[in-house]
Amino acid sequence: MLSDQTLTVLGAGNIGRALIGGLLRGGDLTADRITATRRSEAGLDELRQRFPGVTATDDNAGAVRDASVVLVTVKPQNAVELFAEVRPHLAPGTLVVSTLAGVTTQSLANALGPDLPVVRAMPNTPALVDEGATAIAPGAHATEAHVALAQEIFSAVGHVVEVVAEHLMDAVTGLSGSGPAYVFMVIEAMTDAGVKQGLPRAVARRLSMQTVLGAARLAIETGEHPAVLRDQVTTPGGTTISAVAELEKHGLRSMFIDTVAAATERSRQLGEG
Ligand SMILES: NC(=O)C1=CN([C@@H]2O[C@H](COP(=O)(O)OP(=O)(O)OC[C@H]3O[C@@H](n4cnc5c(N)ncnc54)[C@H](O)[C@@H]3O)[C@@H](O)[C@H]2O)C=CC1
Ligand SMILES: O=C(O)[C@@H]1CCC=N1
Repeated sequence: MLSDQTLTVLGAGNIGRALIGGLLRGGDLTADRITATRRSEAGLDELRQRFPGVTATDDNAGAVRDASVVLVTVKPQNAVELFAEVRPHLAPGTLVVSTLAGVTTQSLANALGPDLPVVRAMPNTPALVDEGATAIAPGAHATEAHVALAQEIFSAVGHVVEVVAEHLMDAVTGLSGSGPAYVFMVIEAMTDAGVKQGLPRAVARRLSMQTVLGAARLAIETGEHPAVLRDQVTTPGGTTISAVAELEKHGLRSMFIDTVAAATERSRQLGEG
């Protein structure tokens, strides 16, 4: 059970902080069982203010020594140095959970210890408001119990799915990992479109954001196919079909297919680098 574990978060930035916040809010883990690392004094001060009772330190080696679960949330470019620093201090059997885009469980095991249980995870930033979408994939030495622990961690900040074929984690990264950025761009674009039609910007933005939220909630809560929900909006000869025709003319579907393909390919490249 997660509540019995001691968790160290290496590089508690956006994703690491979101997870610590969610775990504390949900009562999944008490603050005295969590250690979080950052490099700068300013970063450590921020962690101390935000999460009283959590140990904040720049000593990565010390932080992993007593941890039963180590969550790695640095950027991929900071990982090589960090892995070399902590490798000698990881106790056998420590579960390593990594959110690094592209980095495979095999690479993690090579860098940290070939026998360590490793779980690869791809969350997204709506985890900050407990609406994250996370996929996880187990490495060679991860048992069902390890996968269950990783599921518990990410369930604290949203929905979790398990992807058994690890190569699909690159597609997950391209879809839901990077996906919030696409939706924010849609919100921006819809807002500008409303402004172009004369709406005050604040009104256009609020309406755009609520429309995205409401449409997502309707799709989730009804379980209906999105095409059925779209048809419900689309009156014959009405306004929506004129808009749908424009979206089709501009290739909305193939634009998203190419968009996710580009991000998926970049995730693969990060894994190779
Ligand atoms: N931002 C996003 O939307 C998502 C990011 N990811 C992945 O999660 C990881 C973290 O991303 P973010 O949280 O956005 O990054 P971030 O840059 O906000 O956080 C990483 C933190 O690690 C710290 N750090 C770097 N090297 C360190 C070291 N040696 N010791 C201690 N602290 C160190 C940095 O100062 C920074 O505060 C990345 O690998 C990324 O690929 C995964 C899913 C979504
Ligand atoms: O842009 C990136 O590389 C990270 C991974 C998924 C979202 N942000």
